[in-house]
This record gives sequence, C-alpha cells and structure tokens, in this order.
Amino acid sequence: MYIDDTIAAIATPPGIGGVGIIRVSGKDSFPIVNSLFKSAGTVPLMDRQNRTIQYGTIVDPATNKTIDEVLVLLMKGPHSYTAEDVVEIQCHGGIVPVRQILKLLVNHDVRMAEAGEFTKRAFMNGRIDLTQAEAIIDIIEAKTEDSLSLAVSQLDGTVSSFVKDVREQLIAMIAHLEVTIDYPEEDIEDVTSQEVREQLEPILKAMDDLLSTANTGRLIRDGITTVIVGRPNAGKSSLMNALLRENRAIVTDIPGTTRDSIEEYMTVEGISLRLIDTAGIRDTQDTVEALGVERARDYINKADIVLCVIDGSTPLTPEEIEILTSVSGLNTIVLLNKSDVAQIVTDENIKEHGTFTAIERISAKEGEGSAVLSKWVQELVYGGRVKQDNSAMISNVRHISLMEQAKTQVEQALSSIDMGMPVDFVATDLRSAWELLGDITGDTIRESMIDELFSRFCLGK
Ligand SMILES: Nc1nc2c(c(=O)[nH]1)N(C=O)[C@@H](CNc1ccc(C(=O)N[C@@H](CCC(=O)O)C(=O)O)cc1)CN2
Ligand SMILES: Nc1nc2c(ncn2[C@@H]2O[C@H](COP(=O)(O)OP(=O)(O)OP(=O)(O)O)[C@@H](O)[C@H]2O)c(=O)[nH]1
Repeated sequence: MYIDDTIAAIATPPGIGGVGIIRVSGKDSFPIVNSLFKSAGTVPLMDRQNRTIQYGTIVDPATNKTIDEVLVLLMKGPHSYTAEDVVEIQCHGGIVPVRQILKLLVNHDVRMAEAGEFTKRAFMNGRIDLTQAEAIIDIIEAKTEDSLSLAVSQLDGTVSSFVKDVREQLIAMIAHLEVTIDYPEEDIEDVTSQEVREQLEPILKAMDDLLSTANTGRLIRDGITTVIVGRPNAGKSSLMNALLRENRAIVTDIPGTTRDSIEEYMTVEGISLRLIDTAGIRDTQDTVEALGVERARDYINKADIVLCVIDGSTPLTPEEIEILTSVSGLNTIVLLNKSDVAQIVTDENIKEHGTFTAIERISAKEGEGSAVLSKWVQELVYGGRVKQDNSAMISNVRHISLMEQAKTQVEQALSSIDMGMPVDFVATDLRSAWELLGDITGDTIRESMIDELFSRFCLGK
C-alpha cells in the first residue's frame, strides 16, 4: 500500500496553551515544511540529522511575513508514528498561530487530515494492527488509571499476540486438512482428525480463558452506570454528597460534574462510575412529569447497579413500595438510610417487596455509603475475585464479539470431528474462525469497517 499525499492537522487541543503542535506526515512533508521554514543554518531540513529539533521561524514565502517562532521536529519514515516522513511544528500555543501555520501548509500541497488519519496510516503502513489503533483511542479516552493501563497493555500487543498465535496454529491445521482433501488416496484422514482434535482443545481452552476476562475488561474500559432511586427526603442528595466527597473523579471536565446536575462522574475501585440521580431527572422535566418518569425507567433498565435509598426511620410508604417493586430483580442494593436514628424498617419488610442483591444500612448524613458502593462495584467487576493485572484481558466489545464467534466455529469444528464429518467441513469451520480472528487485528477486515473505526478518532490523531 502506497499513500501518495501529505497530510497535516493540529495535534494539540484547541485553545490557549504553552505550545501548539501541527503534525505533518507524508512523502513531501520534509521539502514542504522546508520551503516554509527559516533558520540560522543553510542546510535544508531533509539533510539535517533525523530525530532532531531545529529552531527557526515559519515564514510565508509569498509575502515573506513571519508567522511564528517555532521548533521543528524531524522523524524520517519508517521510524515515526505513521511510518512515513513526519515533521512536527511546535509553535506558540495560541489558536491563531496553529491555524495560520495549518492554513499555510494547506496552501502548499498539504491536505488537511481526516479524523484518525495519522493512526490509520500507522495501521495501513503496517506499524500497528487494528487492536493497537483501537488501544490508542482508549488511551485518549481513559477516565481512570486502570482503564489507561488496560489500554496501554493492548497497545503493547496483548490482544494482537494472542490472536496472531491462534491464527498461525489454525492456518497450519487448515493447510494440513486441505492436503488431505486434495490427496484423498493418501488415506490419512483419521490421523489428521485426531491430531486436529488434540490441537484444537488447548486453543478452545485459551479462547475460553481470555473470554472469561471479558466482563471485567469491558467494565474497566467502559465504566459502570449507577442509578439512585428513592422517594423525596429519603436522603439521595445526602448520599450523593457523601459519595462524591470520597470518590473524586480523576477527570473533572466531563459534562455533568457540577453538583446541580443529575449526573456525576467518580472513580470507585479504579472504575469510572457514572452516577445518575433520578430525582434530578424529574426536577428538570417537571413540565412533562411522565417524560421524566420514562427517562428514569430507561436509566434504571440500563444501570449496572441500582442504589435504592429507603428511609429506615419511618414505615415504608406506598411510594417506597412502588419503587422497590420496580427495581426488584435488578442488580439493586437497597440502602436503608438514617441508621444513626431508631430504625423501623426491617430487612424482612424490604424482602416482602422483591428480590434484591443486598440490603445495607447506612447513615448518609454521617458520610456513609462509599464503603458499600466500593464493595458492590468490586463484586460486579471482579465477581469476588482479587483484582489482577491486566496482562491478558479482552475489553473491547468488538473484540469480544468476534472472539465469541470464532470460538463457536472452533466448537463446531470439534463437533464435526466427533460426528465423523468429512474433513472439508472441519476445514471450513476453521477457516471461518481464522477469518473472524483476522477481523480483530484487521488482517481480514473489510475496508468500509476500517473507515468506520477510524472515523471515531479525534482530529489530529
Ligand atoms: N510529539 C509527539 N508526541 C507523542 C506522539 C507523537 O506523535 N508526537 N505520539 C503519538 O501521537 C505518542 C508516541 N507514539 C509514537 C509511536 C511510535 C513512534 C515511532 O517513531 N516509532 C518508530 C520508532 C520506534 C523506536 O525508536 O524504537 C517505529 O515504530 O518504527 C513515535 C511516536 C505520544 N507522544
Ligand atoms: N438522621 C438522618 N437524617 C438524614 C440522613 N440522610 C438524610 N437525612 C435528612 O433527611 C432529609 C432529606 O435528605 P436529602 O438528602 O435532601 O433527601 P433527598 O432524597 O435528596 O430528597 P429530595 O431531594 O427531596 O428527593 C434532610 O433533612 C437530611 O438531613 C441520615 O443518614 N440520617
């Protein structure tokens, strides 16, 4: 694959900062930037030492006007982010300098990059595979340290090397089987089937082992949603405050992190947790109450954990009974609140109205709630197991789904062997598994799907 044009984009976030970076990649990036760059030396950029930083100015050759004072970073392909010749122009971090430099480049045969195009080139040029490209998006979007380290291990190739290894074994078996198909007179069928079975079983086991990490991986990557329900005055706001005080989110500029909104983000046990107060939904929708209730219902159905706050100091009200019934059967933790005062509601009173994951007593007023939430987040994510390192963990829903389909094909191959089916059936099943796994790393994936994946990147990546 040969990509002809030279692309550029602003790599730093829009706004005012210390330094702004414009990244240029493609076969003409050195000569083009050279034609716009002025420095003390007379040596053109393409002849300067690779991987050095050069000081100078960017000058519009048409007007001889200096745009900004810059540092220019030179990375010759294939040893660069895109595996092409890359030049990074580091100017002052204002909105105008970066835009002016980009505009100047675009006037000199450089095309503005599409979202994700640098990373797409790194993939097209074979420096990284699809799981690694996806890991780069996950790194950028990580909201917790744990989701970052999971993505970093995926960038390092944990998923790729697993998939590559299994695909190599499968293709060897397919080749073996196809020899049997092409030369049936050799009569090696039985031996081959037995060999294939012996080789497939450990592969199936390895796929199972990796898939058993999927739930944990997905929750670490995507975070979890927790919804708070309860009648007015049960103590939902007090609980929210107690939780927020103890579980500050690392990332604070996510929309909704101000306390008067219905949504809060926090980090609990290394997991990004989105906390939704359904009372808030009703408040903001008071013109159309029914709509608020419907939205609350939607959130409850999608929640990973429902926190149902009940005032333990007063008898259950009809409204509380109705709420309990509506969250019965979900992953609901009933929080009997106000445990600092005399309790009237018993665990049995609660159990009469449904099935719940747990019933816990807390005093939100005294700042309790966090320990209970931590315990149930840990239970949901790790299922009571101890938190382990992320070495071989699958977390991306696309990978999980393809891996499950591939596993089904391997199982089908095994049952074809058991049923004494002709070896070409077995070979067909294995070939499907091989292709599905290839979609994970991008070896067999269709171009349209690749475009779709990269379009989810941000500009300048
Ligand atoms: N200024 C700057 N910082 C950045 C990036 C960048 O592109 N520019 N990156 C991205 O946005 C990340 C770094 N990613 C990179 C990945 C590979 C190569 C690279 O040149 N790889 C070569 C050489 C490897 C080596 O020297 O061992 C290779 O793989 O062949 C460069 C950056 C984070 N920081
Ligand atoms: N004794 C005691 N009082 C509490 C506790 N938690 C909340 N309260 C009190 O109960 C009242 C209601 O608390 P809020 O946190 O505002 O209740 P809410 O569920 O958010 O109420 P709405 O915003 O109306 O939906 C306040 O007077 C709180 O001080 C608790 O653990 N113990």
